Amino acid sequence: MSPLLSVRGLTTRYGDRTGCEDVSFDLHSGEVLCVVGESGSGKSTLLSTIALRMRAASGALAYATADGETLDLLTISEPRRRALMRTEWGYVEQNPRDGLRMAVSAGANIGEPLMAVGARHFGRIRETSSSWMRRVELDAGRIDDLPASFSGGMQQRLQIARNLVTGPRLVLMDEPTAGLDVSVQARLLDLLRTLTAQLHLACVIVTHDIGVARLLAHRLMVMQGGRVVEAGLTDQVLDDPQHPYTQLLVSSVLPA
Ligand SMILES: Nc1ncnc2c1ncn2[C@@H]1O[C@H](COP(=O)(O)OP(=O)(O)OP(=O)(O)O)[C@@H](O)[C@H]1O
Repeated sequence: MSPLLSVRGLTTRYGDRTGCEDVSFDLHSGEVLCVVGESGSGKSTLLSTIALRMRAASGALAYATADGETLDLLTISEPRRRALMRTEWGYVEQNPRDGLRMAVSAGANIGEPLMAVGARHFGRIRETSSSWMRRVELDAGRIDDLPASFSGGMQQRLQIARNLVTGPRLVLMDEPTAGLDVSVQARLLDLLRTLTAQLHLACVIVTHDIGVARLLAHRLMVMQGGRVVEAGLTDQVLDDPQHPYTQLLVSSVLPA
C-alpha cells in the first residue's frame, strides 16, 4: 500500500539556525504518528513545514489525494494548498482560540467548514453541527453560545469538531492536550483515540508528553536537536528504547 504522506530529507532553517534536519518518514491511511521530544527539538517546525506554513530549505514532501493523484507539496500553488486544507487536511492548534473563530457561535464554528466545501442547506448544516457537538461530548443545547463561554477543554473539543466535520483524511495536531487539567486531558485523549480509530484518520501529533504518545500513537518518532534519533512502533520504542535520549525521556516519566 502506498503511503498517504511521504516525507524525505525534510530540512527547515531559521536563517542559519536549524529547525528540523533531514527528517524522513511515511504515514499510511489510518495511522497515528506521534512526534515526541523536548522543547526546541524541532517538533513544531516539522509540523509547520508539513502543513506548508513554513518553507522547507530542502527535501521532498508528497501526498496521495483521495482522487489517487500524488501531489508534490513543496511546489503546489497557493489555491491548491488552500483547497487541500479545506477538504482533505485538518490542523488542530495547541490553543483552541487559534483554531476557532471566537466571534461566531459554536454551531457556526462547525458549520463554516461545511459551507466552505459547498453545503448550503441551513437546516442540514445546523443538524450536522449539533450531531458533531454530541459526538465530541458537548451539549448540543449550547449550539448558539460563543466559544469564549466554553471551558478550555470544551473549546478544544469544538476545535476538533470543526476540523473533523468535513471528513479529512489527514489531521495534524500540535500538542492538542497541553495546558489542560489532567482529568480534562484524560477525557480528551480518550475522545481522540476513539475518533481517530472510528474515522480511520491518519494523524501526525506533536507532543512533549510520552503518556499522550503511549495512548494515541501507533508509531513514534523521537526528535532531538532537530533530528530524528529513534522511530518505530510505540510499544517497541517505549518498552525497549535504543537511543540514550529516548531512554532518558522514557525513564523520566515511567517507573523503572
Ligand atoms: N521563530 C524562530 N526563530 C529562530 N529560531 C527558531 C524559531 N522557532 C524555533 N526556532 C529554533 O528551532 C529549533 C526547533 O524549535 P521548535 O519550536 O520546532 O521545537 P519544538 O520541539 O517544537 O519546541 P516547543 O515544544 O518548545 O515548541 C530550536 O532550536 C528553536 O530555537
